[in-house]
Amino acid sequence: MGDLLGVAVLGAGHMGADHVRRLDRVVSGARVAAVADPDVARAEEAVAGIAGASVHTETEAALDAPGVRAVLIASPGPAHEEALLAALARGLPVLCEKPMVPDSAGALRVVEAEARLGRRLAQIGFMRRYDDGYRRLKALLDEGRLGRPLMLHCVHRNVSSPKDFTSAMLIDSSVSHEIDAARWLLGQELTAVTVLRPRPSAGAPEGLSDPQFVLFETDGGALVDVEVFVNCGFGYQVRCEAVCEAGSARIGDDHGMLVSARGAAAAEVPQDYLVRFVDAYDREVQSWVDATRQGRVTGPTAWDGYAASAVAEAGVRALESGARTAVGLAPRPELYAGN
Ligand SMILES: NC(=O)c1ccc[n+]([C@@H]2O[C@H](COP(=O)([O-])OP(=O)(O)OC[C@H]3O[C@@H](n4cnc5c(N)ncnc54)[C@H](O)[C@@H]3O)[C@@H](O)[C@H]2O)c1
Ligand SMILES: O[C@H]1[C@H](O)[C@@H](O)[C@H](O)[C@@H](O)[C@H]1O
Repeated sequence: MGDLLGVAVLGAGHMGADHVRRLDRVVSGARVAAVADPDVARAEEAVAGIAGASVHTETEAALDAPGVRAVLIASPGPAHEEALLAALARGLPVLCEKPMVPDSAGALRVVEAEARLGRRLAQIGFMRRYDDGYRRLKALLDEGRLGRPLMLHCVHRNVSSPKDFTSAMLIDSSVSHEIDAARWLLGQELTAVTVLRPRPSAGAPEGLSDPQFVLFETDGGALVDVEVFVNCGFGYQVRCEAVCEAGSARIGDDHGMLVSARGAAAAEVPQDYLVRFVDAYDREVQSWVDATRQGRVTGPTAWDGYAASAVAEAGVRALESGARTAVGLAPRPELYAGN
């Protein structure tokens, strides 16, 4: 057990409990050393049957628990800054679920804290970078066979949103994935954003602006559009089509089984992200564990987390004002050169 990377998991809700299961049963080289959740019953349920995992209600107690050498943050976004700063202060490597910190000022404080340390310790949970379809699309775009990318058309649909989901969260929680994916796929920064809202769906909770149509401009002259619809009712669908000068490529259509019967064919549509992106989460966490054991960070960095928050924040302003809104990024610290 001593050689395994002991991980403290903060937050034992949907994602946290799934990551506890993954660390315990799916990935190699790690073990769950501690779990913290103010709702102690959730933490206890998540660690049931896992030998050597302690349960806590406070972040600091979990970080200081015996055997903890790394941290996986899966608490709600507003709790991430405090947890990240506490982990960095202890020199602990971290995998932090998206959004890194929803407000860009808080996200920048994390970047600055890491820059002061002078070494990267944080990886952000933009797991689409580990999805097979996204990786193939990235490889194709990098290869250049289709020419320069001109547009990305993205679809992001959830069956339903969690209670307390706000109109801003369609952008700073849901579309944060497309923001990171677009920056990564294109190798360009998103410089401006416009948000249009159709009539809200009757299936959306009262007052929620759902769906939304989000349009990003990039510093390389490309456009990225995202239909985000978090109470579509029928399935979890994430697609991305790149339109380039000499061709197009689309991912995200091929999930689930196709059942033919009685003269008709019906395709299964996954109902949530835990199914659609199961392989991506497994690869993400395995890759984080492997890199962490070698003292490296190989995935999306705190700078990527900050950039996503800054773009999303401009998006929320665009949603509220109805106007095209420019994105302002702080100067990039030397630690993230080339990132
Ligand atoms: N990568 C993805 O696809 C994906 C999917 C879902 C959620 N997420 C992210 O994961 C995070 C958690 O989301 P969720 O859906 O699991 O939420 P959730 O509400 O199901 O669970 C959050 C848990 O955190 C606990 N908690 C609250 N404050 C805490 C604190 N200060 N310290 C520790 N625990 C605390 C809550 O009691 C709850 O058990 C969010 O950042 C969310 O955006 C990512
Ligand atoms: O927190 C979740 C998660 O990030 C999912 O991947 C996304 O599809 C949802 O819209 C979001 O609410």
